[in-house]
Amino acid sequence: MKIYIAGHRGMVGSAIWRNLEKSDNNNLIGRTSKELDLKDQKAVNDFIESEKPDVIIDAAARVGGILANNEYPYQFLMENMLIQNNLINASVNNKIKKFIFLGSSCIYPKMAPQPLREEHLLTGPLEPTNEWYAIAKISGVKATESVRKQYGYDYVSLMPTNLYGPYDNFDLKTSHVLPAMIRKFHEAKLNGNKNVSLWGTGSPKREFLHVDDLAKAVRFALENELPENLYNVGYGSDLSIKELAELIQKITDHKGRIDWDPSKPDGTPRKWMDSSKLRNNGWKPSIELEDGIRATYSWFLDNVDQIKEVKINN
Ligand SMILES: NC(=O)C1=CN([C@@H]2O[C@H](COP(=O)(O)OP(=O)(O)OC[C@H]3O[C@@H](n4cnc5c(N)ncnc54)[C@H](OP(=O)(O)O)[C@@H]3O)[C@@H](O)[C@H]2O)C=CC1
Ligand SMILES: C[C@H]1O[C@H](OP(=O)(O)OP(=O)(O)OC[C@H]2O[C@@H](n3cnc4c(=O)[nH]c(N)nc43)[C@H](O)[C@@H]2O)[C@@H](O)[C@@H](O)C1=O
Repeated sequence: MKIYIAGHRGMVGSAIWRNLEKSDNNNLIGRTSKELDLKDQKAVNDFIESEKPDVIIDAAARVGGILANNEYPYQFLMENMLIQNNLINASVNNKIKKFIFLGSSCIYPKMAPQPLREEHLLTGPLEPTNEWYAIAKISGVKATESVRKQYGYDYVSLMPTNLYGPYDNFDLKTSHVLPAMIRKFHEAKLNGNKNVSLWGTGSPKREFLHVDDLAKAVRFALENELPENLYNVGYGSDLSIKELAELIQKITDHKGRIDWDPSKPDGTPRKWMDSSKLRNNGWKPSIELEDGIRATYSWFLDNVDQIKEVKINN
């Protein structure tokens, strides 16, 4: 099966690639953003027309943590709409019958009941710090739903919770909380256990799934024709940002004070997902949070000189 993984060098795309390359009947193709800018509709259509993959997995996007989302609303809205719309449109134009779209748990309303279920979509206002990214992702979910409804193609949208693992973004301005904490505690330890400054109050709660478990969910959606359009992909339990900080402080063996900077946004108070729809179809995560963070920290130590730092030029 010829599978095009868009964003194959990212944290998620590379995990999907690692997972799928184990099966020798898969012919995987990928292009870097320099080789193929997915914001360019003609270039995307020409590429899909010439390659004619059997399946497209969209793991390409403008991605970042709470501060990046809040500071670059235009890039997070427009780049993500351009990327996903060009890929989905080119797929429909070229009659590609299977497409897996990756959204995010932020598509759900800020104050939706917890745990979040797929039917909570569009039932209330979004979290202001990432409503731009969320609107783009929601339109992607609706795009796959419209293709299923009108053309009967097997297009599916997976909504992962916060993800972590190897090849994450460790830039302290644009990254998510977990990689930022790994880097901050590690560097503070090396600098004589200096105090570590973290954002917000530490009270929000987040759910974290290792990216290899997400890759298993993508393989599951690839190998099965799922009956519906939208599926949550969560770990099952969550913890407070403060608890996460204490866990990562223990794992990195940092000894010192943690300071909280309330001038930075907390974001959504909680976004714990109910993933029973996908679990009932046969997928479940297997990497426990502490084990996953320890593995990620050792990967970080082995690659500390070449870690990815995503900058955003507006
Ligand atoms: N990280 C997380 O916590 C979560 C991520 N997701 C979703 O998973 C997907 C991947 O996220 P993640 O792996 O973390 O992100 P990364 O930033 O690690 O990877 C993003 C990838 O997208 C590619 N890309 C970005 N812009 C373009 C462009 N204009 N043209 C071509 N390629 C482009 C990049 O390619 P290149 O490297 O070649 O520049 C990169 O490989 C996204 O859809 C994201 O919304 C969902 C929930 C949580
Ligand atoms: C995946 C998900 O990711 C984003 O939403 P988010 O989960 O709110 O983002 P985050 O991981 O950056 O923050 C989580 C919490 O952690 C706190 N926090 C403390 N200290 C640091 C810190 O040093 N860095 C960061 N980034 N956060 C910190 C921070 O203040 C917040 O309370 C959006 O992309 C959203 O669209 C989305 O999909």
